[in-house]
Amino acid sequence: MNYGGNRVLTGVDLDVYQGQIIGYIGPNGAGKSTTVKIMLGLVDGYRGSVEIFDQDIANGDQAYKQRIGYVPEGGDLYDNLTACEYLTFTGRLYGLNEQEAEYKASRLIEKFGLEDVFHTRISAYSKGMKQKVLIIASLLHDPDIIFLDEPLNGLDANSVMIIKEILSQLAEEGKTIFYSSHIMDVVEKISNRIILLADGKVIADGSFEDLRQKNKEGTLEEIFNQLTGFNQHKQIADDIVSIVKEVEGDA
Ligand SMILES: Nc1ncnc2c1ncn2[C@@H]1O[C@H](COP(=O)(O)OP(=O)(O)OP(=O)(O)O)[C@@H](O)[C@H]1O
Repeated sequence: MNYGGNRVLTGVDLDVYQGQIIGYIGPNGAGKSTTVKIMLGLVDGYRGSVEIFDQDIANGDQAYKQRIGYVPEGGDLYDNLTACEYLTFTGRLYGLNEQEAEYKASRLIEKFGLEDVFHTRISAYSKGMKQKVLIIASLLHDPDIIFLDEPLNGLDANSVMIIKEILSQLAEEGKTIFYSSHIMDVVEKISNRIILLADGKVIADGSFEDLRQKNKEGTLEEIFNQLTGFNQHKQIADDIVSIVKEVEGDA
């Protein structure tokens, strides 16, 4: 994939199977969101091929998109709509009829404790409330593949437990989950396969146990640091603190 001549994905060759929860991790700028956007058909101009549900997504048939759910990172919602309007609208885009979408949305909203604001404009929601709406929007049409980009942003600890449980139940039912996040302990716990992308290439791919055996390190965070060759956090932090403390007249 090239952005204005800048190659960002150079070595991504993956087979993903139904029922997997894939933790997709990598340093900032590694190309995670770009991979997801290619699979969602949101960017083109890439080289290579992507098959979803056994079909090349470049074949012009957009039907596969109705079987996909997506929680974009920091996703923008139409703030002037109420949750009811927004969810009914997105449900319809995904092929539900209006009554079905509204009824299902109202029940899911209630489960997330937002029933009192179902008819309130989203602009009045807190960050976590907006995130719940995005998650509901991604699930409303019972998709077979779900892409989640930092889905726990802004959620409280109780909601995090619910989402983790939902993801594991959906995977058990055969849904495929592509989970991109920088929160290593969550990725470590929920994923049955972890893919580490660095500089546009896959540099590790396996279960957490596989990665641990190969790298002889304890936590996923430590494995991540090791595989990406990073060991300067202390030095960088020291430098930053000393710059922050500089004030005019010190020099
Ligand atoms: N629309 C764009 N135009 C130009 N370059 C882009 C664009 N989107 C992404 N890039 C570049 O592509 C590279 C990969 O970006 P991408 O957003 O896929 O990374 P990421 O792994 O998701 O990063 P992060 O963890 O910070 O979200 C970066 O170098 C970025 O600057």
